[in-house]
Amino acid sequence: MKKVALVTGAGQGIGEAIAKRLHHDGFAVALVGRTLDKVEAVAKEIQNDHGDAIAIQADVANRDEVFAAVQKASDHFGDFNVMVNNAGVAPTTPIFEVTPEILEEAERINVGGTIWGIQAAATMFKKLGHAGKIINASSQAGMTGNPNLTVYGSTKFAIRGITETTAKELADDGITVNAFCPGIVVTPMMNDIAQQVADKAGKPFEWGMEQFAKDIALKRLSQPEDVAGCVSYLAGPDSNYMTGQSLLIDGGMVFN
Ligand SMILES: NC(=O)C1=CN([C@@H]2O[C@H](COP(=O)(O)OP(=O)(O)OC[C@H]3O[C@@H](n4cnc5c(N)ncnc54)[C@H](O)[C@@H]3O)[C@@H](O)[C@H]2O)C=CC1
Ligand SMILES: CC(=O)C(C)=O
Repeated sequence: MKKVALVTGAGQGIGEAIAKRLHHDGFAVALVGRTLDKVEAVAKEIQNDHGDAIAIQADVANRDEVFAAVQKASDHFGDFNVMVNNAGVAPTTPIFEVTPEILEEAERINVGGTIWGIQAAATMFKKLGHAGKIINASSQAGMTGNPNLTVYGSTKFAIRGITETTAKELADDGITVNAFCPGIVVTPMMNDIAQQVADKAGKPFEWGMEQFAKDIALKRLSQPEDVAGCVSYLAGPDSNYMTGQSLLIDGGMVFN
């Protein structure tokens, strides 16, 4: 019987790559997203590649919807083993442009979505009577301060703390909790950030991307598949005795 993984934000970018990689690793995959047609399209690609996949619509900021998505995945596939809390938003906010609304939305989705995902997954693992793995999306921006990303960075720092604390709480149940921290990855989210930073400075898009890419030792932007490789490791047996860790990936970023 295949192990079962659920990936949030699986309709594009890094989440899409993670879902496809876990399929290639032999998982049955539940793809969760706010926009059902996006995750249905990726699920269809996996099914056409002889994989087992279902698409589920859920807003990760809504605790009930996250629990319902985990239940649906478990009911559909008959088991539940890995939870990837990937979904997130990345507002670009110089400190003087932070508003209560921007702050609240990022916290609800990035921080709340991660907490509800951990709660729902751990509850299901215990209900099924076996261990499990929980993998959270932090960021290099959750390891060092990025100008213009105060709100976003604060949520990604928070996710590393949540990862460490819940790893300790859940260890006795055999549940591991780890985080992946991508660097600069070519996705719609990163492109949007670079464009906004460039626009605010009256510069072209390429200048905006350079503001983030200059610290990469290998001088190479990452692709979503690079990040999926790290998540593949965290979802697989080779990371069974690792918990509470945040893995920085992508080009050996060298922070000044
Ligand atoms: N792209 C990058 O350079 C980096 C991305 N990350 C993190 O990796 C994760 C994925 O990032 P990307 O693929 O670049 O983002 P993306 O914006 O391209 O894709 C994110 C997906 O999450 C979904 N989503 C957003 N809010 C949601 C909600 N409330 N409920 C359900 N789904 C929701 C979106 O619809 C989208 O499909 C995020 O957590 C991000 O913070 C971390 C470091 C770098
Ligand atoms: C989007 C993100 O996580 C960055 C710029 O590190």
